[in-house]
Amino acid sequence: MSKPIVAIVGRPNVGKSTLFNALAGENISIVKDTPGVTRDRIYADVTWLDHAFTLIDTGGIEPDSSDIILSQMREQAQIAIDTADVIIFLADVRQGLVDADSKVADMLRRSRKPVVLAVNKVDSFQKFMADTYEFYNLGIGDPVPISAASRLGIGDMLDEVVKHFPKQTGEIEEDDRPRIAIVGKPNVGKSSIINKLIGENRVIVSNIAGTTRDAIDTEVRRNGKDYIFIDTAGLRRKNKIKEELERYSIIRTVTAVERADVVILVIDAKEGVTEQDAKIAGIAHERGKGIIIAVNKWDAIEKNDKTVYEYTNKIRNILAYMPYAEITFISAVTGQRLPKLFELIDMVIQNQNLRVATGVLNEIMTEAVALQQPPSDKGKRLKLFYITQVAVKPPTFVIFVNDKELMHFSYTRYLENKIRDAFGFKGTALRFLIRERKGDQQ
Ligand SMILES: Nc1nc2c(ncn2[C@@H]2O[C@H](COP(=O)(O)OP(=O)(O)OP(=O)(O)O)[C@@H](O)[C@H]2O)c(=O)[nH]1
Ligand SMILES: Nc1nc2c(ncn2[C@@H]2O[C@H](COP(=O)(O)OP(=O)(O)OP(=O)(O)O)[C@@H](O)[C@H]2O)c(=O)[nH]1
Repeated sequence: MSKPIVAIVGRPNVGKSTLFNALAGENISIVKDTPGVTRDRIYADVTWLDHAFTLIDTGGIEPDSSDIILSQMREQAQIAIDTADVIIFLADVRQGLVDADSKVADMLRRSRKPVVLAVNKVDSFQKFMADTYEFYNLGIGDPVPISAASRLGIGDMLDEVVKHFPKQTGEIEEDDRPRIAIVGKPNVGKSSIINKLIGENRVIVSNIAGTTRDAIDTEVRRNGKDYIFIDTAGLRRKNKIKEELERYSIIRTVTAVERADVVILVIDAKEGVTEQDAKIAGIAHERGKGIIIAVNKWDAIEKNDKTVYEYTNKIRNILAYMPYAEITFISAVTGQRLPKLFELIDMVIQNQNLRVATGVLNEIMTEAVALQQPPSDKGKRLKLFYITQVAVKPPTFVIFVNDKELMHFSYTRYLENKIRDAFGFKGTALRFLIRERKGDQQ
């Protein structure tokens, strides 16, 4: 089940970064007194009670003339409308209601997206509460008074936000068609790949209702099986400065990846793997999605018998944190190996849903421990008691140990490799949760 996406929209200086940080729980955005400062962080994973969601920051606004502010706010609101499940519209009780607020509120209302109106800088409810009432005039619901800086009212605001999350009652039949996001830098050939896949397998091609304007979902049927492709191509908006374009492209990637089971990261063979590719790959890795790296435009480069080997090495080096990713070399122009993509997708999905019996896991662990002694520190040695798989998509394992501090990353990696040796799990990340079992003196 993909996590809901929440976006914050609001005028310069109302406290968007402060709220982002308060929700994300770490100081990850830079907050300055100067309005319009650019922020590092574009998205964060947030957990509230038993709800998890992805928070996106649609970006700062350069406070130039009020015209520009309004047009940038519109742009920001449009990104939120395109990508988010719930929008937090943030206003500032100290600045009061201004014209731009009303215009953006109109836009949000028309979009029919759920909006939570939060009025910030209500540091004292006694002092400022009365001033929040004018925000009823926006016509987007009851204003929730908050203070992002003092973390007041945040819980009430989040209660309102999670009310709008899609219900997971289990009554609605789950759509079990595989969802595949095609991501990558501009111009690597994402649209060409999708077009070619559709061309060869054209049975039903439909834009599924309810999807965002930008990420167009396409259904493809192959061998009697349906696949949903999520396209993030076509990012050529006018009047966008480079930073904005990059922010927007990352937001779109995050939201597409969030909805996907498998991510196809497209790399341009002519350019080789770059830092930007690594950034995009990281988004899929963090989210535990299945990953296929497709090196496209394979027709366009000079090759000899070492080329595949060299490319593979280079990708493995730069994307060292995802050695499990499948790599394939394709051409959207000639169609080379495109049919194989479907086989890879099927395999990756199977691996993401693989469950290993506890008994077998513990045998592997016992054997691994016998082969390589667990680490120790200050005379205390790590003991591993028990391992069990608790989830799929991605496969997640809990290991019970005597002392969490002693479980080095490298030892977890060693166990991961042993499990992979036995079961492959190709194309999917694995997660390990380390838990202490106190009082166990075996
Ligand atoms: N009194 C008060 N000040 C706040 C509160 N939240 C944020 N601020 C201040 O408001 C100013 C702007 O906060 P930011 O979080 O940078 O605002 P922003 O909306 O991200 O601003 P832009 O980057 O211009 O879009 C900073 O000086 C914050 O310290 C609050 O709850 N109470
Ligand atoms: N030689 C060769 N050219 C390709 C291949 N795939 C795409 N191209 C070319 O690369 C260019 C970009 O292709 P697109 O499919 O528009 O790329 P995109 O990733 O969707 O681009 P954005 O819309 O900017 O995100 C076009 O000129 C394509 O003809 C390929 O396999 N081989």
